[in-house]
Amino acid sequence: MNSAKTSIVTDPKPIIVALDFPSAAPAFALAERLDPARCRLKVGKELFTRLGPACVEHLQRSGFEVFLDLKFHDIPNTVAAACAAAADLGVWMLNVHVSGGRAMLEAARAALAGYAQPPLLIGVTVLTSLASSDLAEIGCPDEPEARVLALARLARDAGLDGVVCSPREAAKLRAELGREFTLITPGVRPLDSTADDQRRTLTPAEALAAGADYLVIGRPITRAPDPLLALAAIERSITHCLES
Ligand SMILES: O=C(O)c1cc(=O)[nH]c(=O)n1[C@@H]1O[C@H](COP(=O)(O)O)[C@@H](O)[C@H]1O
Repeated sequence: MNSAKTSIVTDPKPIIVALDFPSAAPAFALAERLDPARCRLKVGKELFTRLGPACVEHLQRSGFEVFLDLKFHDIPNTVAAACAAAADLGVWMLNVHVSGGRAMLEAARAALAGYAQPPLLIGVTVLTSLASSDLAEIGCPDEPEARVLALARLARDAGLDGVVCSPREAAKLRAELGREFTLITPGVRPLDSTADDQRRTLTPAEALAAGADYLVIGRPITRAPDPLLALAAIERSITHCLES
């Protein structure tokens, strides 16, 4: 099982812990127990809306690279300005919805052009909480994989660094879009975890084997009785996927 062929992930820190908490105390308490050498952190809509940019700055001062997950989706001018604001915060990665369209994506790309070390600009394709029936209900007749692929191609053509997709589409995207295009997969569930509201999931090792570069993992770690034990178990489960 641990053959060289499975050494596919080039970043030694593929885990991004989603700090989805309602206040600073539990979020910062968990961050204090985590090691910036072993994982990155994601700040999303809940924590950012509660605490604002100060929470990102706090985590960065503690040595963490931060994925600011605000999924911008608006007219090009507004998204471009929001991306610049995120870059000014010094975040490692930010995301926008690919369904905002080419002009919006290109405006986001252009807004980051002047930065010496711009954040990775990532496009959200089809949320991992959506299944085929949900897509049909919002007027999309495609299966998730076809839709994800179409949106990922648009993201690549507009100059984005990569996309968020579910692990179930990672192999297809990796084959079609090449090694350099960054694939971030939430919807990751260890075998002993519940799916919660996620609909398109795989295990951490399966996601990496399918071609994911980064795994966004929230509740399986943050809601575990011992988050550090849960993280350590996930790390053990993916050791064979990492380049030595
Ligand atoms: O962009 C994201 O991070 C994201 C995109 C997506 O399609 N699905 C998705 O779950 N996410 C985020 O990834 C995290 C997953 O958390 P858990 O389901 O608790 O592991 C959440 O913070 C979501 O906001």
